[in-house]
Formats: sequence, C-alpha cells, structure tokens
Amino acid sequence: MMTPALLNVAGVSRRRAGRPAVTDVSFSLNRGEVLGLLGVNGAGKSTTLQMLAGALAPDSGTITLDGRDFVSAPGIARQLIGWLPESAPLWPELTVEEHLQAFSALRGASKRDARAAAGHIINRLQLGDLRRRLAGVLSQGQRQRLGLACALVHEPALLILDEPANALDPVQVGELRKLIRERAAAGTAVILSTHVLGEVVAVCDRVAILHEGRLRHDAPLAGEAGGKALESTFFTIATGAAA
Ligand SMILES: Nc1ncnc2c1ncn2[C@@H]1O[C@H](COP(=O)(O)OP(=O)(O)OP(=O)(O)O)[C@@H](O)[C@H]1O
Repeated sequence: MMTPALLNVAGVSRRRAGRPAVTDVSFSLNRGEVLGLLGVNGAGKSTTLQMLAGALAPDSGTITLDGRDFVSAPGIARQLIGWLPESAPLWPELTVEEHLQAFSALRGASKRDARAAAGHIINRLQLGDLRRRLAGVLSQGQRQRLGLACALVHEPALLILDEPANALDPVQVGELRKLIRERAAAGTAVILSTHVLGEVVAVCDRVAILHEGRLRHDAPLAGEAGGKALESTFFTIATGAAA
C-alpha cells in the first residue's frame, strides 16, 4: 500500500494588492522528500511558502498536512511545521538560548523539555559560543543560523526554508546542506526556496518552478545531469520561451 503524502496542496490561489500572486498551485510532498522551489523575483515563492506555513490564508484551494486541513485547524501548522521566513523573526533583547526555549515552549513543550530541546539544537547547529549572546548583536549569518535553529527546535514533520543560505559563509552553506539531508533521512519533508540553482542540485530530490504565480514545472532531479537540464528548463520558463 502506498504511504499517503505528508503535504497536499490542491488548487491554491492568493491575490495580493488586487493582483494574482499565486494561481491554482497543486502539488504534494512525501516524508523525507526535499523539494526545491525556484522562480524569478515576484514569481510567488514567498507567498506560496507563507500559505504553507499557515501565515497567510489562501483565497481558494486546500492545504492538508498529515491528512488534516490546516486552514480550518491552524494549530496543526504550529505543531508540524518549522518555518524560516526570508528574514528570521527574532527579538533583539532575547539571547540565542532564550529564543530556542521560547520557540519550543510555543509548540507546547514543558519548561524542562524546552530546555533540553534548546540544548540539543544548540549543539547540532554549533551555536554553543553564541548561547548567551543577545539576538540584537548577532551578525546577519548568525541571525540566519538562529532562525534555522528556531525552525528546527520542535523537530517538525515539514521544514519550510525561504532562502536559507542568505548571509551564510561557505562553511555554513556546507553545514546547511548536510543538515537538510540529515533531516530528510530522518523523515522530515523539506521545501527549500532559493535563487541559486546549484543549491537545488546539491540537496533536492525534486524541483518545482513557479512563474507568474503558476507552477510551470514539477519533476524529480537526478544529480549533475539533472542540473544541466534544470538550468535550461529554468531559463526557458523564466524568459517566457515556454509560454
Ligand atoms: N506584502 C505584500 N503586499 C502586496 N503585494 C505583495 C506582498 N508580498 C508580495 N506581493 C506581490 O505578490 C507577488 C509575488 O511575490 P512573492 O514575494 O511571493 O514572490 P517571490 O517569488 O518570493 O519573489 P522574490 O524572489 O523577489 O522574493 C509579487 O507581485 C509581489 O509584488
């Protein structure tokens, strides 16, 4: 028997400022799958991710996660999803450790479990030196790593990453790739939005391309050869040659 998909997106649309930003997008995602989301500026990637994260309601269409409609039950999103938005939402006056405990507690962990979860993710993301540092004095790359830790602290079933490599140095980009593959191997489904095609080739199993709010491509990706084909597909769609 086939295992049901973790995430099902069916005919989702959303207008912004009176214009269509995302139109009739449908796809599904299995546990352990890493989906790369590509598209030119304004293609609708962040709007799509905001809807998947439960931060923005679709005008029409349905999103189900683990078989449950989370538009009508938004608490599901908080429990099952970890989301790193384009710019990590941090409180300048809280330390790294306090952030992680607070994010864990927001997901229902007891004080003790929240402390343990924070300690675990601090070790995994090598944030130990920054543990007691205020978020307000972190560098951009350090803020990004803290945002990633906040998205992961409750071990979500679905991890949504909007431009996660922004501001990271090459060592940290390598660590991020390792972490994504590690989470996928443990069964987490990952959606990764990026402008860097190489990023998608390095970590994704599948790639989706949005253009003018519509899903124009959704296919598995097979290694380096897949990378060359992807580049050509992307530019064909982005320049409108396939319209
Ligand atoms: N807060 C907002 N208010 C009004 N319109 C918005 C808002 N955010 C996005 N839009 C519009 O929705 C459309 C899709 O934008 P979105 O940010 O989803 O694209 P994107 O693919 O993430 O772009 P980028 O790669 O530049 O981040 C664009 O036309 C954009 O102008």
